[in-house]
Parts: sequence; structure tokens; C-alpha cells
Amino acid sequence: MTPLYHDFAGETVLVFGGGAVGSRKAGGFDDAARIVVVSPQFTDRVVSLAADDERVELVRAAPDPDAVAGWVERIDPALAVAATDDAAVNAAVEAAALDRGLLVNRTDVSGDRDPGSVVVPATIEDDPVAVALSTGGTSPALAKALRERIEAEIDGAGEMARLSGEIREELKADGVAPEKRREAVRRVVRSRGVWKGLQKGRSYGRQEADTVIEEVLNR
Ligand SMILES: C[C@@]1(CC(=O)O)C2=NC(=C\c3[nH]c(c(CCC(=O)O)c3CC(=O)O)Cc3[nH]c(c(CC(=O)O)c3CCC(=O)O)/C=C3\N/C(=C\2)[C@@H](CCC(=O)O)[C@]3(C)CC(=O)O)/[C@H]1CCC(=O)O
Ligand SMILES: NC(=O)c1ccc[n+]([C@@H]2O[C@H](COP(=O)([O-])OP(=O)(O)OC[C@H]3O[C@@H](n4cnc5c(N)ncnc54)[C@H](O)[C@@H]3O)[C@@H](O)[C@H]2O)c1
Repeated sequence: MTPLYHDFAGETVLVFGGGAVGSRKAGGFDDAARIVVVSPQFTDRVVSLAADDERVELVRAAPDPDAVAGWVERIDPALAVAATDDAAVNAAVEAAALDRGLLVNRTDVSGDRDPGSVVVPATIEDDPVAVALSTGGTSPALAKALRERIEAEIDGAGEMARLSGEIREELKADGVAPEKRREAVRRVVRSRGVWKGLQKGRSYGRQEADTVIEEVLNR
């Protein structure tokens, strides 16, 4: 499998099943224009998600396997998520989506998949930095445990991305030779002092970074 980032802006995601798994998946599409959850029952979590987020619609229904394709056709999503506790319904969701050339996330199986059948990774976001983590479907519990470790490890990465991106542009604009510029940026992103400074505040991080840059430029 090849990991890719997909932009669902302007698209619909259709989730079958409003239990624990369907509710978690429904809350994970920050970029989608519309998220429709079809289920006879819903968790409190997804009910409050729909109350707070107008993009999320709950439709109370329990389509049988033969009816699933009609729902997929009417709602015409970019991605269908099969998250019911009924394997025949989940299989029908997969078949209907693949028949129409749509992406599908089947939550009740692991291992080999048809092309178009995607896996949702564990994710860590500190905008604009994002980490997606998969165990190739082998051990979702490990994906979650590693996500928790990495979350602590990359705390502050978003601020570091903004600062080092800005420094990169400044050094380019100042006409610093490419080798020196790369060396300076590489040192900034690896400097414990800069990471620590950023935790106190942006200006402290910037000060630490300026010291690192001076060292490189004056060598
Ligand atoms: C990462 C995460 C993203 C998300 O879903 O948001 C995710 N599962 C998460 C948690 C989790 N899932 C399960 C447990 C209980 C412990 C356990 O059984 O291991 C826990 C842990 C917990 O809940 O503590 C059970 C489980 N999961 C799948 C099956 C079916 C099967 O294995 O056959 C069963 C057995 C069901 C049963 O027993 O009936 C299948 C899939 N789950 C995936 C993703 C895909 C593979 C990702 C990868 O490559 O690692 C894949 C293949 C399909 C998909 O869903 O895309 C999310 C962590 C989010 C986070 O917190 O960061
Ligand atoms: N991928 C994952 O991370 C993960 C984790 C745990 C379990 N699972 C799998 O996902 C499935 C769902 O797990 P869960 O914990 O959310 O179960 P759950 O029982 O809490 O939820 C299942 C939901 O599906 C709904 N449903 C039943 N028939 C339906 C139909 N015909 N159409 C639409 N909705 C229907 C139910 O009303 C319920 O809300 C399980 O079968 C399990 O195999 C996956």
C-alpha cells in the first residue's frame, strides 16, 4: 500500500453505521463538505457532532445489502465508509462503491484489499505538520499506541514548521548561498534550544534560531 493524503474539499463522505467506529470515522474528515451517516441507531458522540457541525447529517435507516447501492447512487460520495456490525451490509457497501469507481474504507477487515479500498491511518496533526501511521492493517491497537508516543514527540512541530519555513524564505531573499542556507535550516530544525525556545513563545524560538544561523553564516 502507498500512503497518500487526499483532499475531500467540496466532496461528500457517506458512512454506514453510527456505532463507536462509524462515529469516530465521521469525526475524522475535517476537510469534507458533507458527511452523511446512515444508521438505525447513533452514539451520543455522533449526535453531538451533528449538533455542532452543520456538515454532518444523520439519516435514520437500516438499508439491507440490496438497498445499499441505491443509497450510494443517491448520495454520490467521494468515499463510502462501511462501519456497520453486519458483514453482509459492509460487503455491499464495498461492492457498490467499487462498482462506481469510488473510494471505500471497510472497517471490519484487515489484510489484502482491492484497489480503491483504503485504510484510515492513525493521525497526528499540528498544522501544517501531519503524521499518518499505519501497521498495514495488522495491529490497529499498535497504530494507536505509536500515535500517542509520536504526539508527545512532535509537540510544537507546527510552530517549528512555520519558523523554519520563514527562515528559509528570508535566507533565500538575502541571497545566502544554497549550501549555507540548507545547513542553517537543517541546524535550526534539529536544535534543542530552538524547540525549547518555541515552547516558551515564538520570539524565544526566533532568538535561539538567530544564534544558530549566525554560527553557520559566520563560519
Ligand atoms: C488507526 C485507526 C484509525 C481510525 O479508525 O480512526 C484504525 N483503527 C483504530 C483503532 C482500533 N481498531 C480496533 C481496535 C481494537 C484493538 C484491535 O482489535 O486491534 C483499535 C484500538 C482501540 O480502539 O483502542 C479494531 C479493529 N480495527 C480493524 C479491525 C478489522 C480487522 O482487523 O479485521 C478491527 C477488529 C474488530 C473486531 O475485533 O471485530 C481494522 C482497521 N482499523 C484501522 C484503523 C485500519 C488499519 C490501520 C492500520 O494499518 O494500523 C483498518 C484495517 C481499517 C480501517 O478502519 O481503516 C484507529 C486508531 C485511532 C487512534 O486512536 O489514533
Ligand atoms: N476499524 C476499526 O477501527 C474497528 C474497531 C472496532 C471494530 N471494528 C469493526 O467495525 C464494526 C463496527 O464496530 P462498532 O464498534 O462501531 O459496532 P457497533 O455495534 O457499536 O455499531 C454498529 C452500528 O451499525 C449500525 N447498523 C446495523 N445495521 C445497519 C445497516 N443495515 N445500515 C446502517 N447501519 C447499520 C448499528 O445500528 C450500529 O449503530 C464491527 O463489526 C467491527 O468488525 C472496526
